[in-house]
Amino acid sequence: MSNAWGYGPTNGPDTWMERFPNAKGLRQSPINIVTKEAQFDPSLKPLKVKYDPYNSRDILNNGQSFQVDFVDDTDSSTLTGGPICGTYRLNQFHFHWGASDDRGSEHNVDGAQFPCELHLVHWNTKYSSFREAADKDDGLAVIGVFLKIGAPNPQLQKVLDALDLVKTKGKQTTFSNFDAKTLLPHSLDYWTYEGSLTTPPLLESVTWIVLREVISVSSVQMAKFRSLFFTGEGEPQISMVDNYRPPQLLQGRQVRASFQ
Ligand SMILES: CCOC(=O)CCc1ccc(S(N)(=O)=O)cc1
Ligand SMILES: [Zn+2]
Repeated sequence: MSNAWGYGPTNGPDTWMERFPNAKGLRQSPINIVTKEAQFDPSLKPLKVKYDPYNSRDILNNGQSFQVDFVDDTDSSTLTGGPICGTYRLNQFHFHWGASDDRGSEHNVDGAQFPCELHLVHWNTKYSSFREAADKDDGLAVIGVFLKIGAPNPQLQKVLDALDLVKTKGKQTTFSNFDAKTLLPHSLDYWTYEGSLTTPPLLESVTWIVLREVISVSSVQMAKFRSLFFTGEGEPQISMVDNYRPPQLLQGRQVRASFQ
């Protein structure tokens, strides 16, 4: 069986540097955001998020998380403004979560972890595709949103209701007419820094945009995330939990804040 990367004791984040040398790079993600060291930058613009539900296409269990993929052959679902220049198209969103409510997010805030973190992945349209953009310094922009235990989230529930059809690795099903904007909090205040993909190939191509305001998720909803499996149909079942990389060294990078 191929020793593909994962989150287990023999293929988890501490082993990734063996096959993915970017792991030792100087702009790795995630990080611990120390709020008192994040400097307000008045030149940062507000985020402009324009998502068209018509672009949502399918939901896939990729063996590391599950993702909702979007049709990205036009500028109908885009991110502009904020710390980025130009237009970035929404390609997919996915999540990272823990085996229990005390852990699961990739970014930490003042050393605290959340039970789950949403990533909305966008690519720079100065390049011809996600794949071409993925290894460029300014190729990708990812919005990170923390999920905090509280009231059930009805918008998130629409995504969770589809998980019964993608329980095992490789399962995919149609997921149309979903408005990803309904997963965002009211405030788009953010921290931003230059980082990387948080999974192999760990490419250092991501402008991270981590929202200060959280969205809610109930403990029952978190149990639904944990009902997925890393493994494929017919294989010994391994629950899809703790699919997060721990914080990496800041290496002198500045984290900026869009708010005072
Ligand atoms: C070149 C192919 O690369 C990929 O497919 C990377 C997909 C990928 C997209 C986003 C992220 S995250 N957690 O940093 O938002 C990780 C991996
Ligand atoms: Zn991610």
